[in-house]
Amino acid sequence: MAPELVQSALKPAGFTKLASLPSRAYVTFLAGDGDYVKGVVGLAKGLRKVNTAYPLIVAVLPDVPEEHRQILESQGCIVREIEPVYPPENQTQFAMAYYVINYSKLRIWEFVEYSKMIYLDGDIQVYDNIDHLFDLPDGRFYAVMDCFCEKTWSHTPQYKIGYCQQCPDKVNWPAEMGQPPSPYFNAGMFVFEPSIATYHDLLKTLKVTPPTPFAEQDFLNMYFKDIYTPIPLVYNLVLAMLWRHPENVELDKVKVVHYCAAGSKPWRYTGKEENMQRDDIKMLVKKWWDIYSDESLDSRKLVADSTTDAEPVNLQPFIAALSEAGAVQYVTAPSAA
Ligand SMILES: O=c1ccn([C@@H]2O[C@H](COP(=O)(O)OP(=O)(O)O[C@H]3O[C@H](CO)[C@H](O)[C@H](O)[C@H]3O)[C@@H](O)[C@H]2O)c(=O)[nH]1
Ligand SMILES: O[C@H]1[C@H](O)[C@@H](O)[C@H](O)[C@@H](O)[C@H]1O
Ligand SMILES: [Mn+2]
Repeated sequence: MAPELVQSALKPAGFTKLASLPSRAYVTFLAGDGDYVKGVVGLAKGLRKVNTAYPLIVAVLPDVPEEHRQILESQGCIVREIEPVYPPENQTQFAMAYYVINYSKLRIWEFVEYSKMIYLDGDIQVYDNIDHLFDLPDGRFYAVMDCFCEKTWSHTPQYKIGYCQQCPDKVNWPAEMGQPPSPYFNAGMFVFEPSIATYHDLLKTLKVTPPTPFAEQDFLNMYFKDIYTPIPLVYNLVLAMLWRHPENVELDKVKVVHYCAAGSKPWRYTGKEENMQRDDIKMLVKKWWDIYSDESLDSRKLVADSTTDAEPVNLQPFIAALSEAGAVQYVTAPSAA
């Protein structure tokens, strides 16, 4: 059969419609040769467990070792190297010294082969499918509002007077301090639209913006202030919410957990830091480990022809069904990895 006939014979009805579907993906960020790679592996497995329809892209800095990149690829992630982004020099004390590398996250606006993406930190786990967030109307920036009550916020006026946007009525914003701060999101999770124009503008604006304690989180809050639309906290539970604002949390409804509180990263958990002996924290750390250690969630890439870029497909059920029917004899192909 001529190639074009094969093609059209294979073309399913409605192909044109399929081809024009917007392209979507999750994206995370990885820097260095440390243990955050475990977080990303956990995230990849968590997304698989909730049957997401979309891939996970890992934007890696050049200092991520080849071995870690291979682990990620073997877990079905798409690894994309990005160049670091440095903020202009000044004397800023970051809330955590390493936050300076997080400016490099701005490179993900360059991933324009995707029309919409959901960014997730490597210390996030997804416990329920959140693919529906891709259907939110375009033109906005979606993220969950942060909490100002932890010590990392002690440099701010809101921390000093005990004001938090999570409970704005508890301590009112004093009139003599001017306007209360605009809604402020945690930048560990957000829904955004890659765009080259926005990407260039972000980098241009950064050049004239002095760094501040929460690095790119502060910067993104400033940059997207006018289009920021808060989404419910079930999409990014910042763990401190459990002891700072328990009245706002319905833990059994939470879909996405952000292990950002001091001492809560599951792969480093010792239980020694403040609040880390709480039952809810211990339960959430165990929940993360259950996914990380579940071998049935490892990517089962059955690569018949390693020279193609075909989507990994799990052929096991078909092979099992066919062998049961006695239709085929097959030999297991050697692993491509
Ligand atoms: O050595 C590191 C440090 C960080 N990361 C990546 O950078 C992300 C952000 O770092 P943290 O998760 O440790 O940061 P926090 O959650 O405490 O910080 C919050 O504030 C930061 C300010 O820079 C960022 O905005 C971050 O996304 C937001 O969740 C990590 O998840 C991970 O994906 C690495 O890969 N390697
Ligand atoms: O990005 C930071 C970080 O995640 C801190 O751990 C938390 O205290 C903050 O609320 C948040 O803004
Ligand atoms: Mn984080």
